[in-house]
Amino acid sequence: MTTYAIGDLQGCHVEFVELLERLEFDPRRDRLWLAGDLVNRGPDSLACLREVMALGEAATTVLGNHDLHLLAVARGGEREKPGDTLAEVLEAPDRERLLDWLQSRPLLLRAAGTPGSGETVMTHAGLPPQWSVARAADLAGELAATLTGEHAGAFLERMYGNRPASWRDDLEGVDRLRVIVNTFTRMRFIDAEGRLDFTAREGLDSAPPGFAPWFQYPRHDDPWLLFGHWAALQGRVPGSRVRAEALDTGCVWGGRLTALNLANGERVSVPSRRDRPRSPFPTTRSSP
Ligand SMILES: Nc1ncnc2c1ncn2[C@@H]1O[C@H](COP(=O)(O)OP(=O)(O)OP(=O)(O)OP(=O)(O)OC[C@H]2O[C@@H](n3cnc4c(N)ncnc43)[C@H](O)[C@@H]2O)[C@@H](O)[C@H]1O
Repeated sequence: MTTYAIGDLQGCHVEFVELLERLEFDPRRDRLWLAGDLVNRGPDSLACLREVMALGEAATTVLGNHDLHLLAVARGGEREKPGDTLAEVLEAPDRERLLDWLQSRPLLLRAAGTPGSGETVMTHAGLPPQWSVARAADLAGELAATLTGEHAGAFLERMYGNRPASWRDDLEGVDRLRVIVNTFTRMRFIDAEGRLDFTAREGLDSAPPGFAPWFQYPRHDDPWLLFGHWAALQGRVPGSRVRAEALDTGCVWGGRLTALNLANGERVSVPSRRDRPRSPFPTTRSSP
């Protein structure tokens, strides 16, 4: 059995199928960990959802900010935004089944490491240094319980927002859940106190003064951290002080879709198959 971690699909279904073929992925034998953001901005969100769901136990995904955006639009009264490509999901005959499935996905995946190495942990955006893996798993569980509980709709209506910008143990209610959501699904740059920045979304040189990528802060433990979300990193983690793997190589932006073999650390990627005139970015990372 081989387990592969794959970055943000964002509706890139053709590339997803091509990548699985390149991997010779066999759902009877192999496993997939997906970094979330299965949907939006790309052309085939509906096909991506159906494909991953159909893989059953062979595939598991964490929730990303675009997945939560879909849920907020469908079930939280949020409006679609310019550039969203969620309509085909929202109008699909099997929409409720797909949304129920998506809403019950976790925020964090973890697996025991090999002897002598730490755990493997996946979240959509990363893991901040102030949260141990155990703490993060508890907080992810709180959010998952809310999303699958009777107050899920009320939470989705109030999920959006950038405040509070940092975690405190005594946060309660929607403030607490919002920091958990924003940390697991939107984090990029943080400051030394763990405050989240929501203004910068491009490369490392877009860091606001006093902020650095979350992976440039040291941790007390040593998990192998798998994350997506940050396409401008192009699969790299410059200056990282933790063991981290950036998996979003910007397929939806005209880059590539990448899989990481968790047994040997090898990456395989396929190029984006669409012309995306909106994408002004170089795609420097090549397939091994
Ligand atoms: N509690 C909550 N509060 C508020 N919102 C919530 C929420 N929960 C969920 N949401 C949702 O999350 C969104 C806000 O999250 P953000 O994380 O602030 O939004 P984003 O930048 O649009 O994220 P995205 O996931 O698209 O990032 P990507 O790297 O692909 O793309 C980012 C940028 O990278 C650039 N880029 C891509 N490839 C690049 C490259 N190779 N080089 C340089 N830049 C590149 C692109 O131009 C793009 O602008 C909201 O719009 C909402 O939908």
